[in-house]
Amino acid sequence: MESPVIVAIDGPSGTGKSSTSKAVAAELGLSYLDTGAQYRAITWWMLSNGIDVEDPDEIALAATKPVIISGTDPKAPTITVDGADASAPIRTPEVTAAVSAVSAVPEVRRRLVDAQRCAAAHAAQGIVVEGRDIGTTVLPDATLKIFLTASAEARAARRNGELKGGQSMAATQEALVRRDAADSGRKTSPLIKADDAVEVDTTGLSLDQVIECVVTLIEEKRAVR
Ligand SMILES: Nc1ncnc2c1ncn2[C@@H]1O[C@H](COP(=O)(O)OP(=O)(O)OP(=O)(O)O)[C@@H](O)[C@H]1O
Ligand SMILES: Nc1ccn([C@@H]2O[C@H](COP(=O)(O)O)[C@@H](O)[C@H]2O)c(=O)n1
Repeated sequence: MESPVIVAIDGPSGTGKSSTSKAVAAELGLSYLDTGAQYRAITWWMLSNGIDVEDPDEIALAATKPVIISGTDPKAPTITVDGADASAPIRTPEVTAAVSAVSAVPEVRRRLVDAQRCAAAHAAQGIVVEGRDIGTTVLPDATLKIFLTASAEARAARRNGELKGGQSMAATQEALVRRDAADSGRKTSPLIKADDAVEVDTTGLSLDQVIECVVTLIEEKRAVR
């Protein structure tokens, strides 16, 4: 029997990782895991429980306390923290502003990486896992690794489309670039392209074109296995 296909999709913020990964997984009948949602969930728990998110020691001590469960259906992904639906609160500006500091703490990464590997190992048909360190650290033996990029201008325009004019394009771009710099600059599992990842610059591509490109890359890998 053919072994399950494991796809790692990494890249900076706003490059289209979530939209692409969900659509590709749904089209190919694979599971889907949003690891960014897990880092957001633990950050939300820290903020809600009075943990000082500027203090790595305090974060490390609390890192294993929340129970975080991700649902892996690409058509209806879910995330709960201690049994409560966290899908909305993890997307607030407060969580977005704090998540890079929390995710830089090795104890946080250790527990989430274990959970991510476990989800991949249990995906019977295969899985698309998206994040920042999937190809380099979480699943170094993935069948296919993709690194999505896009210009900062394109990414800010996409995000502003979602935020419906809540902040200026310049402020959105500055926040994206600052978060990428923090994620790329941390010591443990920084955001970086794996040597064997295929880089796809999505700046001039529609979402449908990116999805088609990734599906084709997966089919090509499957054909030679
Ligand atoms: N190729 C594309 N062309 C135009 N818009 C796109 C494209 N890819 C994604 N988008 C839009 O850009 C926004 C950001 O996409 P998405 O959330 O998938 O990015 P991401 O890389 O997962 O971001 P983050 O890392 O911040 O979670 C969404 O509104 C999405 O619909
Ligand atoms: N594998 C990962 C995934 C995410 N992070 C951190 O979480 C933040 C939020 O991610 P989104 O994809 O939801 O924007 C991100 O900025 C990283 O700090 C990570 O460290 N590793």
